Amino acid sequence: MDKVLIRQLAIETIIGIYEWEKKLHQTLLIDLDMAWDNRLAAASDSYENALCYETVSNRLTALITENPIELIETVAEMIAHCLQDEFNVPWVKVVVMKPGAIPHAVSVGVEIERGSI
Ligand SMILES: Nc1nc2c(c(=O)[nH]1)N=C([C@H](O)[C@@H](O)CO)CN2
Repeated sequence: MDKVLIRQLAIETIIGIYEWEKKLHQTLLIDLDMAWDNRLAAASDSYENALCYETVSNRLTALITENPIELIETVAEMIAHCLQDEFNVPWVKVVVMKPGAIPHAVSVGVEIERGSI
């Protein structure tokens, strides 16, 4: 399966369940595996046929910073819906990590897969 990948996309936003978390920005790190047939883009060497990782990154950053969110699960679902609905990605794996969220762990996170090939 061909994929387009994004690793460690950093999004600073208001995220968390506690009152103190609603008053500051925290960084989320996003990894994306997006199923995409890359053969057409390669054969034509045409951007038109590519899934643009820059456009995707910009859109997801805008989406996730629009409103405060409590759970990283919600972030993952929002991202999966957006990629399927707006970018026609047939299958996606989304990993959302929240570094420094708890003491004694470097990071915590969730992973979801949505769609089918
Ligand atoms: N499964 C989850 N557990 C927790 C979340 C979350 O988003 N998903 N969030 C918190 C707090 O916001 C935490 O990050 C603050 O340290 C706790 N558990």
